[in-house]
Parts: sequence; C-alpha cells; structure tokens
Amino acid sequence: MQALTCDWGTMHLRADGGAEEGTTLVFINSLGTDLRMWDEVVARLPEGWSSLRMDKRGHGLSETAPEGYGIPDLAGDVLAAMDHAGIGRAVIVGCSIGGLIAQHVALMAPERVAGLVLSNTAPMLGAAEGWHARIDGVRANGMAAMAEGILPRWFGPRMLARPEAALWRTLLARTDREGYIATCAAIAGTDITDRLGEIARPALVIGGKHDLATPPDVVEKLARALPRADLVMFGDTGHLPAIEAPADFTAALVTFVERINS
Ligand SMILES: O=C(O)CC1=CCC(=O)O1
Repeated sequence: MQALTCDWGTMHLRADGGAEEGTTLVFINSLGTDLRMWDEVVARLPEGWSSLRMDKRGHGLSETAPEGYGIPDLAGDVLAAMDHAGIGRAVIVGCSIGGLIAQHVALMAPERVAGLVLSNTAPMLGAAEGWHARIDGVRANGMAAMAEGILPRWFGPRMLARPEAALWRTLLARTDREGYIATCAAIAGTDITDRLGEIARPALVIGGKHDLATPPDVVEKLARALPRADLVMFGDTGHLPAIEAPADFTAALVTFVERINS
C-alpha cells in the first residue's frame, strides 16, 4: 500500500511485481469500485510484469475531493501516480470511466503510453441527463438504495447469480456519496468523440454481449474510431469482465501486450 499526497487529498496506490525492465501495466478502476477489481487479473500476469493500481478520488481508500473536477484531472492523477512510482511509460488498462481516463492520458501524454486496453468504455459514457438523474437519486436516497438497481448494469446474468455479486454491491453501497456524485458529474461533462483520431497508440478494445452500460455497438464504434484498435467481444460478460471472467480478460490482455512488445 502506498499513499500519495495530492493537492486534493491523499491517493491510495498499490504496486505489484517490480522487475526493472519488464512490462508495466497501469490499471484504472470503474465508477463505484476500487483497485480490488483487478486482483484476479494482476494475480494472473506473467512473471516479471509489474503493475500499478490506484483508487480514484472518493473511491476505495483515497480521500474525497470537492466536486468540480473533470476527467482530465483524473488523468492527471494517473500521471502523478506513475511519476510517484517511477514509471515513465506503461500499458494503460482502464475499465468504463477508467477507460475514459485512459483515453485522456493518451491525449495528454502519448509518450507515457505504450498501448491502451480499453475495457467496456467509450469517449462519452451515456447522456448527461442520465448522470444528472443518477446524482439526484443518490442525493435523495443514498448509495445503498441505488446499488441494487446499478448492479445489473455491472454484471451479466452469470455473475449476478454468484454470491460474489453481493460483495461488489456492498462495496458500491459503501462508496463515499460525495465522491461518487463528483465522479458522476465528471463523466456527465465529457465527450471526446471528435478527438479519437488523435489517439495513435495501439489499443485493445474489450466489450461484453451482456453489457447494459456500454453495449456492444458502443464499444464496436470506439474500436472503429481509433486508428489502431483490435476488438475482443466476450459472449458471457457484462460491464466488468476483469471481475466476471478474469482468466479470459488476462489472456486477451497478455496476447495484446506481447504483440505490441514484439
Ligand atoms: O454504474 C454504471 O452505470 C456503470 C459505469 C458507468 C461508468 C462506470 O465507470 O461504470
């Protein structure tokens, strides 16, 4: 566990592995989860690879920042975490808002990005009105009341039937309300569709047939708009394949990274 003091508060980081010259991956979490969402992926990485994970503002063990920041600020946090860990360049892996942040990192600092793994994401994550309605719902009812309705957007039917789904619902229900609201507001104000052509790094775009938050057509559109992207569409997962099918997710990631490394 590491703590990085930022101008908005303290950010929780975790570094694993640590080979001097090996492949380095930086993982960025989705909304309402924390860095544990990558546990089963990191555990499967090839020997010699290293990784850095972090909890966004208002998530996991990181402190909450006042509302008013945007996705570029969250991308700045990723770059600050990389600086802190001494990582010059890495493959950036992001899920959902994490993928949106990863796209921003690639626009802001392409020299720091060896490749992108964009899981279940898009340049705009749904209409702003939907996010404002969610913010209103959280303000009125709290996180626990919202969590039950959000879970089917996270997981496909197979994962929803597993007892572990309840653990992720608990994590969501316990997410700091103000941190969650501020992050929803950051998503609501973001659309970089017009800039996708500028992202010249090789990318692997991952989707899931049961994803209700970024459905297959949205993810396919992202893959088509990026200059150098491959697409993998899982048949049995929803929005969070790193949790639902970590072995398949890791296999796709490793195949991609080995190809861009060769
Ligand atoms: O909570 C959801 O609806 C799913 C989601 C949207 C952005 C994100 O990171 O997760």
